Amino acid sequence: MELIEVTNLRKRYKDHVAVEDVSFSVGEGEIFGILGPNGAGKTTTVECVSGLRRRDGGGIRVAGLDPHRDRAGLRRILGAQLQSSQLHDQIKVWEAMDLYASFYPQPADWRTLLDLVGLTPKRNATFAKLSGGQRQRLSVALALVGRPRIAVLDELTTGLDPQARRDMWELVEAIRADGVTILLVTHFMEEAERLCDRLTLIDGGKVIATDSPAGLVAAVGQDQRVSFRPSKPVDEAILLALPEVRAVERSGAQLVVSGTGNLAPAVTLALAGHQIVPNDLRIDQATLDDAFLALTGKKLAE
Ligand SMILES: Nc1ncnc2c1ncn2[C@@H]1O[C@H](COP(=O)(O)OP(=O)(O)OP(=O)(O)O)[C@@H](O)[C@H]1O
Repeated sequence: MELIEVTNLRKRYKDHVAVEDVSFSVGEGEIFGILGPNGAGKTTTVECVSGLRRRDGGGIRVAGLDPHRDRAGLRRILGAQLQSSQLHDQIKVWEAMDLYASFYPQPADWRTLLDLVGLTPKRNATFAKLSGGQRQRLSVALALVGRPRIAVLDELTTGLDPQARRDMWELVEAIRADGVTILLVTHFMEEAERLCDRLTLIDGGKVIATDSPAGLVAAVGQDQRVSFRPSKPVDEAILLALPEVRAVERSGAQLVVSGTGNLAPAVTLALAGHQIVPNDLRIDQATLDDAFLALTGKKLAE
């Protein structure tokens, strides 16, 4: 059985339909992403899954529980990353951890968690004195203090600088390595590509597609491009004979080969067979952004 099952979820705010029809399922141990532009309905979806909002229609099961009917049971297995603004400015890092640990019968050791998120040196700092990245890391530690089977992380790298973002990605991978299933909301394509085993693309409250990042990109069937400067003249026919190659273009001393499948290995192997070295080799592959554009006609990027 899947750990999280969402079927035909529907949620409206007054007369605005935020989630129109969202279905997906998440297996134990997965990092599952919900990716979409601002206002797509991502947060509303995970708030319904986390029991923080009541759905208007459709079904949700989390480890067999209905998040709305069995909120106490859900709290024992699901930790949602809190919006950091919910903490008081003067609370110290260790006090927040200690307070949240007191909500659970068998909490994790919060000292170990602070170590995991790299906040031990800041344990006596007040919330007001933490940087944006430190606040985000504290919110992740607070979500984990109840030893959840599932962690819901919503836009956890928004507003972070590139280094802090990469640190956060490593933290998410460490949490999963610990056996926690992760439901991750993001609008960063790079984050989804790096972290998610599978993800669902949402736009306008509806699921556009669900697959692995590579599967979503491949389904769109975009060409890859391999460019290089050959060490000696190349007979284009050698490359055009490869099933992966669709076209070969020359641009000065550079050759640009486009096609699909395992294009780069096929091209380099064929060149090697003729003792040709592809200098300054560059591979441009389609991204999730391209997939989103092809599926919706819109750009996903910030
Ligand atoms: N409490 C609310 N009351 C009324 N409308 C809301 C409320 N919360 C969200 N909405 C609206 O519902 C739609 C979906 O919002 P939601 O926050 O779920 O999207 P999102 O994909 O998470 O976007 P973002 O990345 O901007 O948070 C948006 O149009 C938003 O303005």
